[in-house]
Amino acid sequence: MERTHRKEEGGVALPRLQQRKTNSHKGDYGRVLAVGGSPGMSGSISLTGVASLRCGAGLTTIASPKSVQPLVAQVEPSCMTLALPEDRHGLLPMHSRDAITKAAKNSDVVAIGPGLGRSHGLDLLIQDLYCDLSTPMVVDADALNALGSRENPLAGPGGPRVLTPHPGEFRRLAHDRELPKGRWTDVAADMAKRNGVVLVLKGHRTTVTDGERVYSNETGNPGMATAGAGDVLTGVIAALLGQGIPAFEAAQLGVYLHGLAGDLAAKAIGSDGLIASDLLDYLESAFQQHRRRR
Ligand SMILES: NC(=O)C1=CN([C@@H]2O[C@H](COP(=O)(O)OP(=O)(O)OC[C@H]3O[C@@H](n4cnc5c(N)ncnc54)[C@H](OP(=O)(O)O)[C@@H]3O)[C@@H](O)[C@H]2O)[C@@H](O)CC1
Ligand SMILES: Nc1ncnc2c1ncn2[C@@H]1O[C@H](COP(=O)(O)OP(=O)(O)O)[C@@H](O)[C@H]1O
Repeated sequence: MERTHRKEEGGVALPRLQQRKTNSHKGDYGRVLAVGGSPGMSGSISLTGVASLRCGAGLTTIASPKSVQPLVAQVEPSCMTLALPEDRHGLLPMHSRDAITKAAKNSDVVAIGPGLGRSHGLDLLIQDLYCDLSTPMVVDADALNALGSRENPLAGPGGPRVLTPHPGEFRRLAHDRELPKGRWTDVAADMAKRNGVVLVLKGHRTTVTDGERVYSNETGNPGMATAGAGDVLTGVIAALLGQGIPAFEAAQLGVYLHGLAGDLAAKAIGSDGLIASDLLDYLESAFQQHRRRR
């Protein structure tokens, strides 16, 4: 397996960020569909949607259960919203599939999972979308838990997939609640290779692997151990995928820029009271700093 690090440490370079072309328009920078949210967790998918715009997505639509949509619509006027059918608990039912599929076909990338909640209907819906949609997808949070309920969680992806588990979600995906930390990277690389997906193992020193390559990220700090920081990462990677960067490179660059935004935020305002929405304010500076390095 090839291990990649930052160029200045002697390893393989991080992907470059292209400059925006003078005569370009929003359609050139990717349409992101962010699917998530449920009663009490509308903020998570809003963080994902806003992060995608802060990382250059041309258009972002946040799709959430219909009772949650008005809340999401108030967060950031630059995001479009889509109200989806919901069950009696306010969660997405299997019959929201057609509306999501239709919206996904008009999108360059789908980010799915933050704040979805858990139900049997959601398990079936997510498994179906994971296998059937050809649109590239970033799979996070409760969408990972839904896949974890399958016998073979990551089998049969319908298109490019980046999965972003934290350690709790990773253990559920691996069907091994006792999996020791020392084995996480090898198990993730094996899962990624067997299923043709990219896995992002989040935490201090996030690891990205497609089974052939392993990237260990060195940006980020404990100020990012705060609710919603991972929801922001989902939007960052989605935006990069939507701009045509291949899955492994989008995940690698996404975790690097997300951690760098966290480092810039911690430097400016401190790390004790850092909150996830602060990261949104430093993503642009992270992009600029990365561009200046080249
Ligand atoms: N504003 C909003 O709307 C927000 C909404 N959110 C939404 O909440 C939903 C539930 O997501 P969740 O991650 O809170 O719960 P869950 O999947 O049960 O994981 C907890 C388990 O994993 C473990 N664990 C986690 N990290 C670990 C680590 N680094 N290292 C080691 N262990 C670690 C942890 O371990 P423990 O803390 O017990 O040691 C526990 O066992 C989801 O939809 C999400 O999007 C949130 O994003 C917050 C903001
Ligand atoms: N101590 C740390 N050092 C570096 N990065 C961290 C640290 N703690 C958390 N992070 C980053 O913050 C994010 C947390 O994501 P996650 O656990 O999914 O939170 P949430 O579900 O609340 O959004 C991940 O990208 C992780 O890498």
